Amino acid sequence: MNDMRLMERVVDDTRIKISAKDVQVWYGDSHAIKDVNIDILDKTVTAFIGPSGCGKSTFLRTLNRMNDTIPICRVEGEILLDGENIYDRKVDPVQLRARVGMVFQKPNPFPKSIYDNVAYGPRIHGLTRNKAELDEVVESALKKAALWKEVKDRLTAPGTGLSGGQQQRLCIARAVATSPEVLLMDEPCSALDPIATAQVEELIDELRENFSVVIVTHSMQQAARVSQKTAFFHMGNLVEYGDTTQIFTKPSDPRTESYITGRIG
Ligand SMILES: Nc1ncnc2c1ncn2[C@@H]1O[C@H](COP(=O)(O)OP(=O)(O)OP(=O)(O)O)[C@@H](O)[C@H]1O
Repeated sequence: MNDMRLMERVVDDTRIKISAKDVQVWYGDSHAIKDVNIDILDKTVTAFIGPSGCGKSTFLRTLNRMNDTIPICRVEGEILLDGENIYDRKVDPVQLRARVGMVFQKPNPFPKSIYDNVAYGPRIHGLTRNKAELDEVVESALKKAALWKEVKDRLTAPGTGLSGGQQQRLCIARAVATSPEVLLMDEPCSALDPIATAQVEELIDELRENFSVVIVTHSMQQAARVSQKTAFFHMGNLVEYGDTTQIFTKPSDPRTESYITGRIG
């Protein structure tokens, strides 16, 4: 291994943002996630791939305690965010979700104006002191989500009146407005056409300058395009995790190979 590769690896090891330790998830008696251990890096896009029902979304939701909202769901193990267990009793899930934001499969803007959609998080978390500061946060979030130019003259129009791709970028703006450290994306492009998908993928690449991004995707091409790390799940197990190029060119587990070559899925 040359010096540069060695250096990258050392840097990587110091950039752990989330560390999952022995994570198990049950829905009632059904064991959906089995003993998952993974270190997710800061300022990196990590893709979760695997066949339908393997637990990608379930595991993603453990990372900001979104599973708390499902009564039959039980999570065991630890999820450390910068070393602190997010399942600790003293952690407020609402505050946590400002640090670990989420974008869903289907764009889900609130029935409010474009401005109010983005201002929602900063308002409920009291992140700004006055209207001028809030205006700045809204503008900056819309710029990060590559939507500012398209909406700057109609900030008071309803968010639901935008196109599907614009709505998804609005939801991304809403998520980044609280300056989260991690952004979770559950199949963010599945409801979008190819042009809007390309825009969101480009955006994901830009977001990793500031955030750790974790994306669940059914599209292996998308995982290969946007991520630097890939985790392959199968029947609730994390089968393989590594550099995206390695997972797609030299997987070490036969189940990963079967999936990426289209034999299972
Ligand atoms: N709310 C729920 N209640 C009960 N079981 C659930 C719930 N959500 C998911 N499951 C079950 O947990 C397992 C994992 O589902 P999950 O949605 O996490 O998989 P996935 O890999 O994201 O699937 P897909 O790619 O189809 O979205 C499946 O067996 C699913 O039926």
